[in-house]
Amino acid sequence: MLYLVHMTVSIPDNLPTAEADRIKAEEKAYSQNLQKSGKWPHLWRVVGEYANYSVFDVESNDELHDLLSKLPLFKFMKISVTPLAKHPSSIR
Ligand SMILES: O=C(O)C[C@H]1C=CC(=O)O1
Repeated sequence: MLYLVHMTVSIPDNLPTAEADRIKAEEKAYSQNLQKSGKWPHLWRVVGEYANYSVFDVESNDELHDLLSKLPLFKFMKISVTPLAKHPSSIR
């Protein structure tokens, strides 16, 4: 099942820089593992924002929720999820 996911990150100003950097490094490793596994096939930066559009390819709503809720930056994110279905005119 494919899902379009929009993530916006808002790290509080009072979070120490070293702590923010540590969480961002964890986030990078976590996301790169999921990309290598094929579960996170697209990750695109939104120009001019600390936000991304991603496509996840997972088995269920529950699996997606599990993966998203384990993002190291999860507590600093607003996330919206759009389930995707095959378009009848798509040639792929
Ligand atoms: O930077 C972001 O958009 C947030 C998050 C998503 C992947 C990652 O490495 O960080």
